Amino acid sequence: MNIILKVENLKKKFKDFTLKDISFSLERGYIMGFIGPNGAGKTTTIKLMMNLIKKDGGDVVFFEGLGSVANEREAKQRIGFVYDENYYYDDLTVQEMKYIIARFYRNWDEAVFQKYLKRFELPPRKKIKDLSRGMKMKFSIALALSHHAELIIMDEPTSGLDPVFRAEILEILSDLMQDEHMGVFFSTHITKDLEKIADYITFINRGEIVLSDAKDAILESYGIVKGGRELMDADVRKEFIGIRENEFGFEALIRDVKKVKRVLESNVVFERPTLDDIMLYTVRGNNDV
Ligand SMILES: Nc1ncnc2c1ncn2[C@@H]1O[C@H](COP(=O)(O)OP(=O)(O)OP(=O)(O)O)[C@@H](O)[C@H]1O
Repeated sequence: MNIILKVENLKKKFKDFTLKDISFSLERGYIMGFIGPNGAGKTTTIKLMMNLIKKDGGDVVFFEGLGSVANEREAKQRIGFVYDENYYYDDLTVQEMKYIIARFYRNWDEAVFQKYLKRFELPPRKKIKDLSRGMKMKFSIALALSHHAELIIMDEPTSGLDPVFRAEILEILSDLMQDEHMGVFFSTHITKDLEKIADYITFINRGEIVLSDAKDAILESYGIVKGGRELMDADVRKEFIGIRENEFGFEALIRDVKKVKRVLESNVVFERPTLDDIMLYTVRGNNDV
């Protein structure tokens, strides 16, 4: 296995929030989506990975050996980072800002950058402050993709973008994966985007990893079960991760479809969940979804 990103027992404590022993890893050649509700700890995890805030414990290892702190400069040469809080100078033009950033990268590829500039219809002489939110995001993505990075890390690249922009960004990510050498890690709460392109899903809730696995394995093992209230007893209930009840029956999320099928036999209906279902039922637990 060729691990491009390994996060081990990462910890961070804020006054009202704790990130608890976050662990996951990503192999080359795959896209991992990082999902979770607002405030779950996605941005904090990404900031810790990029060494933008100080961790309280744990480790982040890039490219099987380059830690984020020990070899930060070298690791960052090989990472394309797209981040919501832009660090650009508002009064500079796209071209001027690019010039400053390009100098930082030894593998800067101007031809690739120009290709994205055209594709995104970014006017090189426009000032950063006059770019729309979507255009700024495209500019960030163009920069991240123009220095032959092996790992692309993005925090919410599609949030706040219209469906056309979003589709285009997803298409670019899929195209990048033609190169089996690359890995992509990106956070989002738009789970639909992931259903299309992600190979792996890591789900964080309240500072803890709920699951990190291949998307297909997750969608196969989880299930939605629907049935009458009379079937609900303590044994059945303990199999439910989240449940919605009304006067006629219940709907619940289960983690192990095969097991629940044995317990409930043929009295219930099973459906395949979406990633949204998994997130919603898990976050709400046994309160009504
Ligand atoms: N510098 C800080 N000091 C104190 N608390 C912080 C700090 N940064 C983040 N937090 C808290 O940590 C928690 C997780 O925030 P984070 O931004 O990582 O969530 P998120 O999953 O990225 O959410 P969203 O999807 O809304 O962007 C929140 O409760 C936030 O208030």
